[in-house]
Amino acid sequence: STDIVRRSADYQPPIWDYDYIQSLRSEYLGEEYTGQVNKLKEQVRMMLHKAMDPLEQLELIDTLQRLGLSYHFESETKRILEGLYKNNHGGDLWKKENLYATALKFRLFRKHGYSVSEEVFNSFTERGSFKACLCDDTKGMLALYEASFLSIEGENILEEARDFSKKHLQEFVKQNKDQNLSTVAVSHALELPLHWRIQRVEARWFIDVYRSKEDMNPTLLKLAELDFNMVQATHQEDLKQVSRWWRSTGIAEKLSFARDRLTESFFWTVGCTFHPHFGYCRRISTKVNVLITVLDDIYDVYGTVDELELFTDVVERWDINAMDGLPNYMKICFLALHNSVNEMAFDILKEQEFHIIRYFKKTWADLCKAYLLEAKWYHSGYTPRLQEYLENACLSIAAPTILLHAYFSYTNPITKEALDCLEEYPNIVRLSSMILRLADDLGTSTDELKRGDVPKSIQCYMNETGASEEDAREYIRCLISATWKKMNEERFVTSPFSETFIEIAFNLGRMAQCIYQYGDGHGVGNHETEDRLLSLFVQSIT
Ligand SMILES: CC1(C)[C@@H]2CC[C@@]1(C)[C@@H](OP(=O)([O-])OP(=O)([O-])[O-])C2
Ligand SMILES: [Mg+2]
Ligand SMILES: [Mg+2]
Ligand SMILES: [Mg+2]
Ligand SMILES: [Mg+2]
Ligand SMILES: [Mg+2]
Repeated sequence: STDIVRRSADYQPPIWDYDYIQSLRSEYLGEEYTGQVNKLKEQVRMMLHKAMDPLEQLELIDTLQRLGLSYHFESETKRILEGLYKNNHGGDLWKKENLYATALKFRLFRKHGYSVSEEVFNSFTERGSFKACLCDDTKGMLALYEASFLSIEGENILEEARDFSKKHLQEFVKQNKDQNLSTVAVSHALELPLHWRIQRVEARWFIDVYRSKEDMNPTLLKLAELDFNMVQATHQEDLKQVSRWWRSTGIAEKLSFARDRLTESFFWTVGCTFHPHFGYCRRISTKVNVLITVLDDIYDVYGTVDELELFTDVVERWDINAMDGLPNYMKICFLALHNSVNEMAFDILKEQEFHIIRYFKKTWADLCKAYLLEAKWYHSGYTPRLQEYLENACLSIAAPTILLHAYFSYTNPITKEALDCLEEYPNIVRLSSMILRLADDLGTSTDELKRGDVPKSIQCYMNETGASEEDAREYIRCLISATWKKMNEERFVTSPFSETFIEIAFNLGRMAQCIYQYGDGHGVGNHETEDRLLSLFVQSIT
């Protein structure tokens, strides 16, 4: 047969090798610090109980969230917000407060699912614009900017709030070159608003900022540092365990043309849920991510269309007796996928007597069909219109598959209602996929097109409208922002999904904006990603 010309993406080896991962250690593993952390948590609970002034309560809640500690105090937080919401929602107390307090309260209410109107900002506007005198209030501007990202579609006051605050905050940074605390905080927010940031990454950054604040509370700082290190120790055990599985599959060696990205695949799962009790969810999701990374490269880089047709058919049938016709590299990949997915299904069958193989089979078949369509478009030189591309690309980015596995890995009891809803790609999944896809295209499409891949959203938009690449990228960024507004609305829609699942879906979109913030942090890697991985999984806070 004629030699098949295989394209290569020339991917770099993994950032950390197996031995390095297995060498990770932490003195914070185990019970040694449990006594100290419980005492500190009790002191913080007292602070939450003693805080009587609404603004002090809100600031404490906000600080705990930024320090990555809020998961310890969910009931206290809920009690306080419930109380504030009941006794002054829509009341005249909104009017007496300054911009900072109003914006902080607005953001925290919406973040926790309390509906509050954008009109609470009316007293700061006149004839639809924010009062010019406000621009000297940097603290208020920053709070207004962060609050504006909790907006939903059609909220013009919040749209105006974002533009107004962004302009004045950029001005502030330009005027104040010296890196004092407030310029650092303002630049950080302008890079990526808090609402779009991953809590675990943000906590690591904020702990260092908080240490230098003049109103720093030593109890909060000590608890934040200790808790960060203890959570890091549990993450290290998760990573080591899933790294042992990954090595046992031998896929990285046998399919060396593909990306070998175990640590990054694990990082994605920590962004989705860093809670110590979600270790099984992280390990399952890491398996899904690292297998998807290889599968994606089989379709994007290595496989011929004929081979891809065969592979897609075998996945659709989910039948190991159908794999004889596959080339060896595909046999390895399919059987590893089949074994891993069936093992997850077995865990759930054993634990919950729920037989779910058909849900897994469908999501992996849908994913491979979406991959196959892109491969056919590429090999036939077809450029779809943006809408047509996105319909398929929100499946090929694999978010529905990732979220389905995440749902199964922590949900007990699994409900048929949620499953049937998940099967139809509900809004929350579709919107999370859209953000993941658009952020991924912004971060990876340059390299993908260099080595040959299907035209991505940027190129489809350019082809459809004649826009320049720069304008197309700006359009995609606006699309991400618009999608976030739709996603914010999902917080207020009754759905069969738990708050945890909604948060995981939000975090998958946030993870994409984090990984691709400085280019392709997953496939190519960069020092920002390496620094993040070191600070999250290797260096404890001393
Ligand atoms: C986890 C993922 C989001 C999924 C597998 C690796 C990714 C980082 C991304 O990889 P990429 O090659 O950019 O996907 P696509 O552009 O080929 O769909 C697709
Ligand atoms: Mg966040
Ligand atoms: Mg490799
Ligand atoms: Mg790809
Ligand atoms: Mg692809
Ligand atoms: Mg990509």
